[in-house]
Amino acid sequence: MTAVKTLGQFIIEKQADFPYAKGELSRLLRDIGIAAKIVNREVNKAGLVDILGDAGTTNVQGEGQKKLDVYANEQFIAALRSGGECCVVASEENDECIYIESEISKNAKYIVAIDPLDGSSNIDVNVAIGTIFSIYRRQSLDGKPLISDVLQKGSEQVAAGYVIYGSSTMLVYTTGKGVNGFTLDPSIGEFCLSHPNMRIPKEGKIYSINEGNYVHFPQGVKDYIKYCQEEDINSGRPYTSRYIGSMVADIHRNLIKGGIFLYPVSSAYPKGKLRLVYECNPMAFILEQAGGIAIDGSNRILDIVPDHLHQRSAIFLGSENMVNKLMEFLSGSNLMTYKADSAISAP
Ligand SMILES: O=P(O)(O)OC[C@H]1O[C@](O)(COP(=O)(O)O)[C@@H](O)[C@@H]1O
Ligand SMILES: [Mg+2]
Ligand SMILES: [Mg+2]
Repeated sequence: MTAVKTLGQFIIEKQADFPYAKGELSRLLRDIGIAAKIVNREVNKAGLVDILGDAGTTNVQGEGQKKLDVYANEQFIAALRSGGECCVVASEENDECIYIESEISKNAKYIVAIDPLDGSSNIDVNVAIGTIFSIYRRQSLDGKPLISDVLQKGSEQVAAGYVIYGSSTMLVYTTGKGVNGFTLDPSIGEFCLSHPNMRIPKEGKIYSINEGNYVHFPQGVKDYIKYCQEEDINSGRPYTSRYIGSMVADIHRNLIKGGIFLYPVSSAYPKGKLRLVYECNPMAFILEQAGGIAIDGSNRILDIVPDHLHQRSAIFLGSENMVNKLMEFLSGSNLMTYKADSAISAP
C-alpha cells in the first residue's frame, strides 16, 4: 500500500530543490491550498447555499460578477492577507492591485496574480470551473512594491497553478521544475499527489475553440479549423472538437489527453478575451513546463511584457506538434517553430 503524499509534504520535500529557500513560497502555496478547499466546500453544495447567480455588481472589465466570483475573491485575498507571505494581490475582480501592508506581511516578497473563479458562465449550470494563480518575486527591494513588480513578463514567474472544481477537485502547479497534480480527498481534507510529473502528449486529437465566433476569426485560424475537420486517416483527422467554456477545464483535459486550446482575436474581442497576467501567463507556464507550447499567434506568451493589469491577449496553447501546425497556417512559414523542452530550466 503506497502512502499518500499530501501537497504540504510534497512542497516541503521539493523545497530542497531550492538551496536558498526559507519556506516562504511553500507557505504561500499552502495558503492558496487552504483557500481552494474553502471555495471547493461552497462549490460542492452551490445549489443549497446562496452562492449561485449574479452578485449584481460588475468588475473593471464591465463583466457582471457572479456571487461565486466575489466569494472566491474574498477567500483567496483573506488567505493571502493572513498568511504573511504575499505583499500584493492582483485579481481579475479588483480594478487595482491590493497592497497588503499588515505587520505580518511587512517582509513579504511575493506577488500573487489571481483569477479567483474561472469559467463564470458555467457556475450556475454545474459544469467544471476553476481558479488560476501566478506568483512572482518582487524586484523592487524596499518600500511599497511598485506596479512594475506586478507587470513582470510571464517568464519571471516563480510558480503558477490552477484548481479545477470538477467531478473531483484538483490542484495542479509548477515552480519551474515540472508539473504535478494533486486530488482533494474530502475524507481527510487534503490534496494528495495523484498526477506526478504531468506531460502533455506531443501530438493530440482534440481542438478547443468557441466556433460560435468563427466568422470573426483571422483567416489563418479559420484555415486551421478546416484542417482539423478534414478527413485524413493517416494523421487521425478529423480531430474531435471539445469546448467546455472554462479555460481551466479545457486546458486540463488537453494537458492529459493532448490537444490545442485556441482563443483568438475576434470582432467581439479585438485584442483577445483572456487576460495575460492572471489567465494566459500562468497557463502558459504550466503548459511549457509540461512540454507544450503557448503563443499569441506570433510571440511566446511568456515573453510578452504586460503594460496593464487587465490586459487581454490572444492565446493558442497545447501539444507541440499541434501548435506548430497552427503556426504554419498563422504565419504561412515555419520560422516560428518552438522546441518545447528548452523551457524546463530552474528559475
Ligand atoms: O464564452 P466564451 O467567449 O467562449 O469564453 C469562455 C472563456 O471565458 C472565460 O470564462 C473567462 O474567464 P472568467 O470566467 O474568469 O471571466 C474562460 O474561462 C473561458 O475560456
Ligand atoms: Mg478566467
Ligand atoms: Mg474569473
